[in-house]
Amino acid sequence: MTKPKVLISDKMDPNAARIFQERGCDVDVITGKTPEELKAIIGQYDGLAIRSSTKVTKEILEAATNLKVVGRAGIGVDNVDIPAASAKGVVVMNTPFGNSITTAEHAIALMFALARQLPEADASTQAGKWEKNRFMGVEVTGKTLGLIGAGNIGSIVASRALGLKMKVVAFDPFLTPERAVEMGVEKADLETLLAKADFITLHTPLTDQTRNILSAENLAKTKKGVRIVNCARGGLVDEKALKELLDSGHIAGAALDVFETEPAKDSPLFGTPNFICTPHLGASTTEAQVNVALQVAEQMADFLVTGGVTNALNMPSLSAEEAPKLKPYMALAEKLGTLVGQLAHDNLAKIAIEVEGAAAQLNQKPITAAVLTGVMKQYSDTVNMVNAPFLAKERGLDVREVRHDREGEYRTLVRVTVSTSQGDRSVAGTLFGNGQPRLVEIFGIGIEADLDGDMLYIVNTDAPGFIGSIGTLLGQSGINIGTFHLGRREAGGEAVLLLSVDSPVNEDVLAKAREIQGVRLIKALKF
Ligand SMILES: NC(=O)C1=CN([C@@H]2O[C@H](COP(=O)(O)OP(=O)(O)OC[C@H]3O[C@@H](n4cnc5c(N)ncnc54)[C@H](O)[C@@H]3O)[C@@H](O)[C@H]2O)C=CC1
Ligand SMILES: O=C(O)C(=O)COP(=O)(O)O
Repeated sequence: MTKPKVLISDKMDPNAARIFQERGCDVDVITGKTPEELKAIIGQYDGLAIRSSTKVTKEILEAATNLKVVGRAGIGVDNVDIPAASAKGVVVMNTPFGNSITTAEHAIALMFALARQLPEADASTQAGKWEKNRFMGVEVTGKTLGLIGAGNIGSIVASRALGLKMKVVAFDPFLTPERAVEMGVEKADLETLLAKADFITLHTPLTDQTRNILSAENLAKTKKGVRIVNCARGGLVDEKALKELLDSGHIAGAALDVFETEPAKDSPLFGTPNFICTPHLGASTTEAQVNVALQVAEQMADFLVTGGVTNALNMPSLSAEEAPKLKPYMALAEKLGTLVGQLAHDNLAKIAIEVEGAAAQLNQKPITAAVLTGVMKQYSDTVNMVNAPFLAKERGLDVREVRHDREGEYRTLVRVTVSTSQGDRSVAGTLFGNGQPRLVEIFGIGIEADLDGDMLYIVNTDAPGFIGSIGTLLGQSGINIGTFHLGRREAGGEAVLLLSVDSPVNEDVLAKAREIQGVRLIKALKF
């Protein structure tokens, strides 16, 4: 088997390359490429490991013909076009915790730097000025810290601030009152936070809701003398309004680690008194960089080599322990999806995926994604586990998951029911012996069959001689029958015939078969 090939395109701790190699991947480290240069080489790679410099745009993804996974050694993924990656079936993963302490510490460092004007005092002292009377700081003890975003980093900042004897007021719509109590912070709305805070620090991602959260209007509502720290993302604070309010003296100080446009080379804020900045250094400590490099390489190599999925942003997680247990179920689920996708191709509106018995003990999301992969394959030839749920959603398919802990007739069962214009239709399968997927029911009729290769599905009226006629037609057409499976509702009623054939059945043969007396439906299937 050829090894998966990974490109590390941003500066990363060398542990990343080491881990990729140890875990069975070939790796190239090529940093500082322009988008055009990256486009020219990306087609060779199965994995792309990045930090914040590489922009994984739609154009790059279009050129990435072999790409299976993008791994972000860090938290923010606003430099990755996730919808475009999902549509292409590329998994996007990040390392959500590896650099949080480091970034929280940078926010606290910037808060102190503002409180005591450290950069300006340092520059003045080193210029030989000894301006002891120019610099007058403020204490942080007893002051109120307004925390915008109380997730991983925000909560670490809160705990450090409480340790510094500050009061913490937090605005985060997803912060529950219980969690606020646990964190020791006061949950507040944004208006209250703006009115109360002596220091404001931001820790949200950049989204449509958070963009410009500190707008000119909101900055004007802050307490006079407020100091603002942004170590999260550029675009959260209106930089023009910030400059005006620093100049007017309403804001006593601001520290930005991140800018609307990066690299920031000529910001109007540069040179403003009481403004300090760093070049997106929030995550830049040796500890954090080792953490995220190790973690991203482990996650990506796991995915490329064993199929384990950790910290993916566009796919359900699948641990290294779960992956081998789920693998046969996913194979079964994809076959059932492929079956219903072919049988209900034109009028699929709703789909229910039920797991029963042993299957109900497992993570159901990957099973659902595998069923949808089988179904959506009938509509597009670039479908996989990542993009199938998105394609299904795009098509307006209503997907429902049901779990029954009880065991039925089988120890373990996956059932897929589709609602079509002819009513609900369901197929079910189980795992036999050493995990072999097996169909056990089709549209209410018990029938046991492996779903493999070319098959023929026939619904007919149960009558003597019918099977012989089908066998004769296929024989005369040079089509060899591999296996033969029969099921019927009752003697003389609706019967189902499922045949595996050694070569595809063409339209001519299907047309002749339709003329055989008793045939109600005949369809060539492919698995
Ligand atoms: N400067 C740097 O080098 C670094 C920056 N970051 C950035 O820090 C930010 C926070 O990271 P984490 O704490 O790990 O993320 P997180 O996902 O754990 O927390 C984000 C919090 O923001 C909250 N939030 C979402 N929308 C909101 C809204 N409209 N108003 C208020 N709160 C809202 C969420 O509920 C969540 O609690 C991210 O943008 C990340 O990219 C992370 C690492 C390094
Ligand atoms: O992890 C994050 O979100 C960061 O912003 C860190 O960015 P970096 O990897 O240092 O370019």
